[in-house]
Formats: sequence, structure tokens, C-alpha cells
Amino acid sequence: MVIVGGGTAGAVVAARLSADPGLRVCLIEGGPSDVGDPRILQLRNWLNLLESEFDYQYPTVPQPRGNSHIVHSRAKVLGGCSSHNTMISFLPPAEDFADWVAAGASGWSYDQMLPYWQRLAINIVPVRERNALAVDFISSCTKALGVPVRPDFNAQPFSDGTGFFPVAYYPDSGMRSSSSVAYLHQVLGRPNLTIRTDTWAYKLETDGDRVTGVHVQSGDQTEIIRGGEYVLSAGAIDTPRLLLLSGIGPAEQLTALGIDVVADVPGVGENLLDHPESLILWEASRPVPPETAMDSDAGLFVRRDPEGTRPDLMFHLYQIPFTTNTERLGYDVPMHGFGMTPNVPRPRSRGRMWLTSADPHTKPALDFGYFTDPDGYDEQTIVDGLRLAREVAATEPFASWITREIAPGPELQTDEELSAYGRAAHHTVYHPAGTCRMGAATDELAVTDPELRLRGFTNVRIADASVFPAMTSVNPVVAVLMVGEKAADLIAGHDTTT
Ligand SMILES: Cc1cc2nc3c(=O)[nH]c(=O)nc-3n(C[C@H](O)[C@H](O)[C@H](O)COP(=O)(O)OP(=O)(O)OC[C@H]3O[C@@H](n4cnc5c(N)ncnc54)[C@H](O)[C@@H]3O)c2cc1C
Repeated sequence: MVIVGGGTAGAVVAARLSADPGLRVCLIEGGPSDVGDPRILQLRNWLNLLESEFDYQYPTVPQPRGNSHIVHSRAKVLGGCSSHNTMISFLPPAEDFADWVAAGASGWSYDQMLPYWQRLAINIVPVRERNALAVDFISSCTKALGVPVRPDFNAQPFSDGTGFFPVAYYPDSGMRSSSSVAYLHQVLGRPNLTIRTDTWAYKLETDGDRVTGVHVQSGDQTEIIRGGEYVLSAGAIDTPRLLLLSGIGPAEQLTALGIDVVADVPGVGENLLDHPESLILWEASRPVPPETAMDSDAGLFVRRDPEGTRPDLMFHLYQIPFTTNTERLGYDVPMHGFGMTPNVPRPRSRGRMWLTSADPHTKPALDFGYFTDPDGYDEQTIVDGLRLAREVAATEPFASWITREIAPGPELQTDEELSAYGRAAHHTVYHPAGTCRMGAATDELAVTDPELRLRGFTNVRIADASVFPAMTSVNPVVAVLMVGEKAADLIAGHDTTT
């Protein structure tokens, strides 16, 4: 068994499958190991990992209705993005899985997925550090907007609420509970598990409907790693990239680049999803206390649609000034500041990714199509978010932490002004997904079937965020881990739900 990508889902698949001593598992990971490296393991260091040596750093193509300057961080280290993210960990609502089933992913209903949630090995706990700013934020959210305080967001399904986030970490040590820490670290000695770090896959070798090997590069050396079955877990950008480099994708695109078409799979790279977020930034009236799990410890979910059953607007509280985009627009950078980031839980804009060259080292083009949905739903969500954030900011005790609103600034008031600012200053919550989405066999744009098998191939599955048919309403890492758990069961033949 060869697994490409030792990231969030790939680590789960490798750990679960290698529990069977009769199965030999080789895990190929492009980045280094995280073992013993506090830069990776300390959750609070996450911001320093962005655009570092542990990051593939993908730019986007110009975004006519959004921000063209975003660098999409994708982790290059064992554990993948679970080794450099904030590990905010929500069980997605039942309706999210119902959307997946409706999109053709039979076997992926909430009830069928709950056993995977229950067996996750990561250590999810509500943030233990109780920062006074975050405490007052929660109090003002509930007063201003009437949403309930949630001591544990995962205790029961919710459609709104405010509180400290559930986070996968170990509060005593500050260590993250990534997929590498929770799944791999204790099984590194298994004789049937080989982990090849710093080894980058750039092409699949195929023969008819089977993959027969993976071409990899390690330093200056290249070789082919072979196995009976293959799992692709390189993430929502690198899994479709590897398929396209191997001649598996939209035939027209491949032919134009001079890549031999092995299988015409038109959905590879389509359906690129993300959660866009914007920012309201305040100058603090006093220094923000230092206690924190990872500088964004609390948040707010709002349901604007009275008919809806899920949140349709989410905010992270940032206890630090996250000014990358506002500074570029000419706004002040405060010495002490903080912000709220309204994001769109179920965005309606869709993007796509594609290759611009047959050279495996050339980064692919990413077009998220931010704020291009024809009804303007995504931009209205951001506008509503900026307005609701101002209501929270006007309410004590949070209000007394604020000296002034720096961005968008009180002079911007109309929907048009707030939309223009919100889109210019927007960022990503770093949640790309959907580019190899699963679906029914009759769905031409589905890249895998509901058992995660790659269209047209008998011995390859995909297990990572790329298989999402639709975006989860909440931060997606838990859903990705559940994909890994279910993939392992499907491969081992234990899955009884499909
Ligand atoms: C900065 C940041 C913060 C985030 N915060 C949160 C959060 O708090 N909560 C949440 O729910 N979600 C969060 N996310 C999103 C979440 O982490 C991702 O959606 C999820 O981890 C993706 O998992 P994956 O298995 O699809 O891919 P990854 O975890 O990215 O795994 C892919 C792995 O494959 C390896 N790889 C890639 N290409 C190759 C190749 N060609 N050959 C060999 N190996 C390869 C990579 O090195 C990586 O280890 C965040 C993401 C980022 C970047």
C-alpha cells in the first residue's frame, strides 16, 4: 500500500492500515518530520510557519472581485496542515453531510459518519486559557446579538452561539494534537510502516486501469515506489496537481500542455472551494493579555436565515492585529489591536485550478472566483458580518477595549462601501477543498466514486479535502480526519455503510 502525502488525512490512513501487521504501508511525505521540532509542535507558533520553509505557498490568479494578493499556505511537513494550522475542531452539522449525500456521496450521511467522529484520536478540548479580552467578547456577543454562550460547541448541534473554540491540543504542554502527533508518533516503530519524508511525488506510472508506481524526487535522486494499491492524500491542491501531471484530468488541458492523456477525467481541478473572510480591525485601549491557545481562541456563529438550521455567518476573534491586507490598503498598524473576521460558511462562488506547464515544479494556477456568485450572496454575507461586528463592538464590556475602529473605518457605512472594503481586504480561512470531488458514477464531473475510488482506475483512492463535494459550514479539519478514517475502513473492507 502506497500513500502519497503524510498530511491530515494521509497520516490517519497510514496509521489505521498499518495496524494490520499483514499489510505493508509506505507513506510518502514531501516535507520533513515534525518529531521533536517545537516550531511545529507548539500550537502557538502557527503564524510563524506561514510562508516559511514548511509552506508550499500558492499564489492565486488575479481576483477581479476579491483580493489578488493572498498566498495560500499549504503545509510541507508530516501531519500536513494539521501541523501548522490552529486546529479549531468542529463536528460538521448533519445538514452538511446531507448535502454531500445529495451531491451523490451515498454512504456519507451524518449517522453513517458519526462513528468516525467518535473514534478520532485527536484531543479536542475547549480552549483552556481564558483571555480577558475573549471573555468580554463572548459576553458582548451574547448581549448584542442574543446568541447563546456555548461552553462546548461540540456538545450538541448548534445553529448559532458564541464561546471559546474547541481545539485539538494538549493545554498542559501547549502541544498541537495534529494527525501526526495523535496517529503517527506512537506507531513509528511498526516494522510494516515505512515513512519516506522529504520525498516528493511528481508523477504516477499507469498501465491501463491500474497505477503501477509513483515517481518521486528526494534531493537530487529520483526513483519509483511501487505497491499494490495507492491512496492519494496530497491535499486539495497537490492531489489534482499530481493527477494532472500524470495525464489524468481534462483531456483538452493536458493536450494543450503536451501531456499524454492517460484518462480523460474532466472534474480534476474543478469545484475549488474555500471560506473567504474579511476583517474589522480595532485599536486596543490597553495591551491585550497574553494568555492564549493560539491567538484566536473564541468566536461567534450567527444564523441570519430564519428558515435555516445551520449558521450562515461565522467570526473568529483575533486577539492580535492581523494586518497583512489592511496595511497594503494604507490602514494604520496598531501597536495593540485585535479584530473580528466575518467569513462565509457556505460560499456560493466556485473556482478551479489547472496546470500552466508540464514541468512538475511549476506551481498550478488557482482561481478561487471569490465573490463571483451571481446573486451576490457571498459579498452580502461579509457586509452583514461587518455590520454585526460593529454592534458587538458598541456593546460593553467589549466596547471599553476599543479606542477606535481602524478598518474599514467609521466613515464607510453603505453596503457598497462595506462590500468594496470587505472584498479588497479579504483573506482566506485557508480551507481549499473540493477539487477531486466524489459523486455518483453517472456524474461526469465526479473524480471519485463514494468509495473514494479514482474514476477509471481499480487500485487508487483519494482521501483528503479534495473529495469534499461541498464546503463544510465549519472549519474543515475534523471532516478531513473523518475522510481519512472512512478511507481506511473502505480499504480494509470494514466499512458497512455503503
Ligand atoms: C494556516 C491554516 C490554518 C488552518 N486552521 C484550521 C483550523 O483551525 N481548523 C480547521 O478545521 N481547519 C483549519 N485549516 C484547514 C485544515 O488544516 C485543512 O483543510 C486540512 O488540514 C487539509 O488536510 P488534507 O489532508 O486535505 O491536506 P494536508 O494536510 O495539506 O496534507 C497534504 C500532505 O501531502 C504532502 N504533499 C503534498 N504534495 C505532495 C507530493 N507531491 N508528494 C508528497 N507529499 C506531498 C504535504 O506535504 C502534506 O503533508 C487551516 C489551514 C491552514 C493552512
